[in-house]
Amino acid sequence: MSKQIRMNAFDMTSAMHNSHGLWKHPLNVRTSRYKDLDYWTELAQLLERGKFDAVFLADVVGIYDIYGQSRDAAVRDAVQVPLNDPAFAIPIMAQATKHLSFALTVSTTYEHPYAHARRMSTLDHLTKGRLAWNVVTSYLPSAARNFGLQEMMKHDDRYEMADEFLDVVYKLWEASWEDHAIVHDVENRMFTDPAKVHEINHAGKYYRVPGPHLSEPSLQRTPVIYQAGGSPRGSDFAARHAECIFVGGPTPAQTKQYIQDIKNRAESFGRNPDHIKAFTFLNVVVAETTKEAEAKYEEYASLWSSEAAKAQYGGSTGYDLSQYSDLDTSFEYKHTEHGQSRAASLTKDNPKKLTVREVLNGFERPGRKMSIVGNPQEVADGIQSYFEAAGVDGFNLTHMITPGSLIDFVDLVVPELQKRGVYKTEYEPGTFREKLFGEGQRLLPAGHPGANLRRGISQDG
Ligand SMILES: Cc1cc2nc3c(=O)[nH]c(=O)nc-3n(C[C@H](O)[C@H](O)[C@H](O)COP(=O)(O)O)c2cc1C
Repeated sequence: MSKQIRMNAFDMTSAMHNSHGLWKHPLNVRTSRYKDLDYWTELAQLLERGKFDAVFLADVVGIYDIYGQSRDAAVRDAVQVPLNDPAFAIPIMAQATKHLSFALTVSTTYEHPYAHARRMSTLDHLTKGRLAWNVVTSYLPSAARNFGLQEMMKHDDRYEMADEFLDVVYKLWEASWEDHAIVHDVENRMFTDPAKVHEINHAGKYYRVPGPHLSEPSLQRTPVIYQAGGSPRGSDFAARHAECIFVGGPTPAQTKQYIQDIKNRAESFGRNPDHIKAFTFLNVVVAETTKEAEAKYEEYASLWSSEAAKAQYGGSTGYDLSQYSDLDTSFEYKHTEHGQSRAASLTKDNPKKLTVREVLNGFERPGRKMSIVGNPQEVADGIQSYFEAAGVDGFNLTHMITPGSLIDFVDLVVPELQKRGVYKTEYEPGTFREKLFGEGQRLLPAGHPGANLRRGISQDG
């Protein structure tokens, strides 16, 4: 059987995610319905019908206020605000589906590991092991201010803190409760055997957590770890912890190189590189004919907001594009404490040196680089050729409008990929980790830092 293309739907529990300005489209019903339970259950059922692996819920905990040193552009165009807490949509989507998995984004900088571990165990219980955690360290200074910090922690320090955060939660998930700690022994009047529940006694630079963990172990214990670090420090973090990485290079060849780099780093940390799946960004505008798809793309482009796109770019990279007026100078890399890899891909990692004019022009329309516009066969060709050239395991599919873009994908592209034998027609059984890595892989694999902390646990539980 050919290698199967994996698919996440990239979304957010917000009025708008990344299709800047498209709140104006009359069929973009998410703008009002993202607050409704029905919106999320219908979306989950649609994705399960299209055999998506997971819905990936992004999250930020601040407002994008770098562009023009103001929050106005972001607020005016609903750039990831208004935004609800993503965790609450998960149990209701789980109830409406059987196999779809759920990746929840949570920041290590602004949550506490003790509370976070319980929240994730709860969700892994309620979804019967269909949970992943997208670990982020957060790039918005406005988040730092609202969590009481004078200024945002430095980029690399956030990752250092995140390493310790993961250490704490691994101990809570993997080393606190042994298998069979709950005995439910009425005769001996013992629900849980206290000898099988352990303190973790974590005392580090950032956290002191004696334990034990409050929840009993869930099916996966540690949820599947997603991560998207791309800077040297972020790549080290991803290589140490991630089971699914998100990489995006300016070309498929560059993406392939990024993946190899993270896999090499993982190997140097004692991990098996095959325990990492790589995903990249994908946007699709599809219709029955090329002409209709192009017309649809033009309609979306006419509603695009370049100000909103620049606002999102400003927050995630720290580059205020309103300050760049000398259009014929080259657009240079500069160090910031925000996310670093996206800035690098338009500067030092780009195969060609770009001028300020070229960069600014790129914000004027929805990008075509990772967007495939065409009929179902053309889109499937584009997906397959990127899949092969970049050596990715799958894609993070974004949308122009929801649920419309996803309905189009499920109805038109999925059957074409299935016909070509490169997309599943049935789900694998088991937890999310088993669906990704195979039968029996319910828990973190040997060599993973979380597995190395394990106590009193066996794969068959
Ligand atoms: C597919 C993808 C999804 C991401 N989702 C989020 C998110 O939901 N919240 C967030 O704060 N950062 C998110 N990020 C940003 C990353 O966590 C990271 O900060 C960024 O890729 C820059 O890498 P660096 O931190 O190594 O510089 C995402 C990045 C990618 C590529």
